[in-house]
Amino acid sequence: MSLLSRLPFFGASKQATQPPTIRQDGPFPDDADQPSAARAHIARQVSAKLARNPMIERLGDARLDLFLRPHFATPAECAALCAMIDAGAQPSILFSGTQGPEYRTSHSCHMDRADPLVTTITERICALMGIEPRFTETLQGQRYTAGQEYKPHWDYFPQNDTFWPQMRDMGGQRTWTAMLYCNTVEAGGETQFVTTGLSIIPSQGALLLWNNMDRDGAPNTDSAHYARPVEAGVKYVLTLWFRERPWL
Ligand SMILES: O=C(O)CCC(=O)C(=O)O
Ligand SMILES: [Fe+2]
Repeated sequence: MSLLSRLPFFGASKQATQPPTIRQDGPFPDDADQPSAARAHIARQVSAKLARNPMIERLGDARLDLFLRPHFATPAECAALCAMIDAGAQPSILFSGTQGPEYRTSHSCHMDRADPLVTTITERICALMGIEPRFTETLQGQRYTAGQEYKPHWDYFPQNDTFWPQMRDMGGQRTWTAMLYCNTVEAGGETQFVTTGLSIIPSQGALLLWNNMDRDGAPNTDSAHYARPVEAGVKYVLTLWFRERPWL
């Protein structure tokens, strides 16, 4: 039996409340922009688990659950991941297609979920957070060269976007984001959080984790963030988005 299958759902401790029942068969609530008991539960469980981990630094405050785990992946793993991103890189498109091409000027790569290293990294992130791998989208790679950036945005789905009904039925709202810095950037490329002013300098192997929902399970506007333009060198990151229900 794998370690993950022995972990209780969301790594719940004895004191934790039972998770709300998660329906897998729909119809699913049209609650992208509403508070949600299920999403609030995920917020509490994951934050508590990360806060207990002595290897993890809490960067956020009451406005935003934000954590950093330095040296999460080895230099050899990071080098292999950068090579995979190079091999599969395509110009980035935005999910909603509602912003112009200058909004996200990096290259993206859908990582191969069947690749052993991609599986290892995905499962390691899930174990750290206490969420089962079936709740994750497939890891996505990004590569930014000098001058490339990703302007301020939220990772969650807006209720009024045309693609929300489809996303609602394919795992629902995005909850947490986990982002692995696969290299140390020569200059620039920081991840900046707009309202808290926090700025994270890319450092090889570090994993940044934040909750896109607030403590009530509604979208957290304080999770707005952007990738500053790379000034020198190249920046490689891997992003893993978690859904409120298993991702289909
Ligand atoms: O590259 C970064 O620092 C941020 C990337 C990001 O926000 C995203 O891919 O959603
Ligand atoms: Fe983002």
